[in-house]
Amino acid sequence: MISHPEALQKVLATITNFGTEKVALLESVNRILAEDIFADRDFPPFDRVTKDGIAVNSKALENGKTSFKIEAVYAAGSPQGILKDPENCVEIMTGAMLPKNCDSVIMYEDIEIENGIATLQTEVKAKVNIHRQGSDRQSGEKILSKNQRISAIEIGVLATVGKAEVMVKKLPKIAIISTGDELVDVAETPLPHQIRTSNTLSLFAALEQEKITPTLLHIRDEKKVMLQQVENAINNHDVLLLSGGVSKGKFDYLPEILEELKVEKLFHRVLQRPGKPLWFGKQHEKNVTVFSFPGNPNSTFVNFHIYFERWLAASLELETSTSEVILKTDIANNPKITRYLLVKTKAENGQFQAELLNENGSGDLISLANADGVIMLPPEKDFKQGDVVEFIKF
Ligand SMILES: Nc1nc2c(c(=O)[nH]1)N[C@H]1C(S)=C(S)[C@@H](COP(=O)(O)OP(=O)(O)OC[C@H]3O[C@@H](n4cnc5c(N)ncnc54)[C@H](O)[C@@H]3O)O[C@H]1N2
Ligand code: MOO
Repeated sequence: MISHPEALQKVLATITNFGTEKVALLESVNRILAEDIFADRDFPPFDRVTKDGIAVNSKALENGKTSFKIEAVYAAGSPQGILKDPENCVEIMTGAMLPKNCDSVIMYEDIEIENGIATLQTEVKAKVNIHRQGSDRQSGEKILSKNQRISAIEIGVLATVGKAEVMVKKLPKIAIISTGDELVDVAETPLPHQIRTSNTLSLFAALEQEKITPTLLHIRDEKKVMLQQVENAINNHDVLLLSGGVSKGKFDYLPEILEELKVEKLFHRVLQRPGKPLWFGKQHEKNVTVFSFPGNPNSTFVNFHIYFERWLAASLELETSTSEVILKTDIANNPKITRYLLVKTKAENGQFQAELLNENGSGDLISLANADGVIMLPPEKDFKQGDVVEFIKF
C-alpha cells in the first residue's frame, strides 16, 4: 500500500493536455481561459464625464466667474461636443465624452438654471468629475491571464474588449460508472436489500459545475457484461470515474477487468481513510485515465475531490492554492494513515475555524451534506485545538 502523497504524485504524473477550443462568450463562464486578453483600446476610451451637470473651462472658474450661458446639451452616446466660448458652459450627462475646450464638470446639485443661464450655488472645484482616458488601463495592456477561471466578472471584461468568442481549455470526455447489483435508479422504489444510486449523481452534479456533461452508466456485477461495457467506455472517453467494486468482495471484478483491458494499474489501495481501496490506472494506447473510487458514498465523494479534481485542475493548468483552517478541538490521530475528516467551517474572531462533524463512517452520506469540505490530517501526530491544517472545500 502506498501513502497519500505517493498516490497523489502518481495521479498528477498522468495529467493530460486536452487542447483548446473557441466558444461563444456566454458559454465560456466557469471554463478556463486559454489566451491572454489585452485591452483593445484605452480604459476609459475617452475623458468620460462622471456626473450629470455642466462642463466648463477651468480658466473661467479661476477668474471668479459664477454664471455661465448654456451653449448646448450633450447626452452620453453623442459624439464629442465643443464649448465654443470658454466663458460659457454646455450641459453634459454621465458617460458622455468631455466636450472640447472643457476640463471641469459641475453637478446639477451645485447649480441653478434659469433662462438658459447656469449659476453656481456653492464653491466648486476645477478639473473634477472626469474619468480620464486610459487611467484604468492603456490600450495593449494585459488585462486577463490565460489559465484563470472565467467567472461572471471576467465575462464583463471579455465583453468590454469585444470577445464575442473566447479561447478556452477543452474539457475531457468523462464516463461515470457505477457497479453493484444492490443499486437501483433514483425514480425506483428499492426492495429491502436495495438502495438508490447516489454517488454517480453527486459526481455528475460536481462535473456539471465544471461545465462537463459526463456519460452516466450503471453496470451489473456480471463479469462479461462489465468487461464489454467498460471497454466501450474506454473507447469513447478520456476519463472513467468508477464507483464501487474495488475492495476485496467476491463480486469486485473491476480491478481484474481493468487489467484485462490493458489499463495499467498505477496503484491500488492507499494508506488513507476514507478511500483505502482506491484504484488508479492509465490505458496508454487510448490515453484514458481511470479513477476507480471505493463505493461508500463519502469515500467516492472525498476521493473525487482529493484526486480527480486536482488532476483536472493540473491538466487544465488552472492556478490553484491550498486553504487552511484552524481546529476547534483536539484530534487523536492515527500515525499510519492520512485522514480526511468532514468539517463545517465558520469565521470566528477573524479566523477560519473548522468544527468536526459527527459522521457515522463513510457510508453516512447524510452527514456529508452538512459538510463544507474535509480537513486533511497527515499521519504525523495528534492534533491540538488551534493547530492549522489543510482544508479541501467541496
Ligand atoms: N475485506 C475488506 N472489505 C472491505 C474493505 C477492505 O479493505 N477489505 N474496504 C472497505 C472500504 S474502506 C470500502 S470504502 C468499501 C469499498 O468497496 P467497493 O469499492 O468494492 O464498493 P462496493 O462494495 O460496491 O460498495 C460499498 C458500499 O457503497 C455503496 N455504493 C456503491 N455504489 C454506490 C452508488 N453509486 N450510490 C450509493 N451507494 C453506493 C454500496 O451499496 C455499499 O454499501 O469496501 C469495504 N470493504
Ligand atoms: O473508503 Mo472506506 O470508506 O474507508 O469505508
